[in-house]
Amino acid sequence: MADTSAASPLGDAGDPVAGDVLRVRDLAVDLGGARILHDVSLDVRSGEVVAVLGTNGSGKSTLMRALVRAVPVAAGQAEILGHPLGGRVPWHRIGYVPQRVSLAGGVPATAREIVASGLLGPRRLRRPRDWRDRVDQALADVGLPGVGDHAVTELSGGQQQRVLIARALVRRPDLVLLDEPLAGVDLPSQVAFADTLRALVASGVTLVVVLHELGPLADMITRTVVLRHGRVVHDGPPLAPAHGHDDPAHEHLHAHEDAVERGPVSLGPEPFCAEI
Ligand SMILES: Nc1ncnc2c1ncn2[C@@H]1O[C@H](COP(=O)(O)OP(=O)(O)OP(=O)(O)O)[C@@H](O)[C@H]1O
Repeated sequence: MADTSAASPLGDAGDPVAGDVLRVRDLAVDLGGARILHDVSLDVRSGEVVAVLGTNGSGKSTLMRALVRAVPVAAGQAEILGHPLGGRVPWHRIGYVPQRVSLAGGVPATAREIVASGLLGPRRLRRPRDWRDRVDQALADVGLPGVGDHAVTELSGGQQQRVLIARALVRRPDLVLLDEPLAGVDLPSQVAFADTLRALVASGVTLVVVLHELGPLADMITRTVVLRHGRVVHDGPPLAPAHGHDDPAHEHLHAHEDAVERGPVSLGPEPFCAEI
């Protein structure tokens, strides 16, 4: 269990695994001289599966990047696992998979080496004894059994994405932040990946997932947060398909203006298109 003795600017976080895993208050991020996130507040409790939705450029990736300190916070506060963002956060208990990036550049490495690097950290410079079994299991969990010896340059973009997801999962994290994990992944692999996430959630892992389409993850999502122009415009139960959107032929990727224009945050079930 994490040391929660540090004073919390957001109040008593209590047991971080039994309670809030993530607490965000009035978070603002500036990039390129512009405010990208405005007053974002969000609590994620242990065991939740939170989908972060929103149109292109609404700030979803920026929020995730701010939470892992990849971009600076201009205002507001955030806590992960009971600790303010900073060196005391137990980063080894957090798995983060950025939006699709290519692994093709740089030093050639095998998929196994990439995944094994997830077992290392500033305070853990040696791989555990069972590293090879853990790495191979993580690769199997993302639908890539047997590719451990392949150079990542030989893998497709979607397979590279799954190698990065395996790298996050091999840490056996308590909190997993995934930025568009389904992008570029074929449907059978999405289904296999959803099964892996379901098993993780059953074991107590908390998920925050940026998505454009809910896909095979739809039935496991417990809450949706919708961003628009860098602000939270919906934070509540999973979005129900709006009128006509449960038609399998409907594939629009948009928030319904009548729902998002009503106010900054709506807590009730809203008639959003589930495929924002
Ligand atoms: N490094 C940067 N410098 C300046 N502006 C940036 C930077 N990174 C992102 N932005 C801008 O911030 C806004 C939000 O981008 P972000 O990638 O967070 O959106 P998103 O909701 O994840 O979009 P998408 O669904 O397309 O991935 C966009 O207008 C983007 O152009």
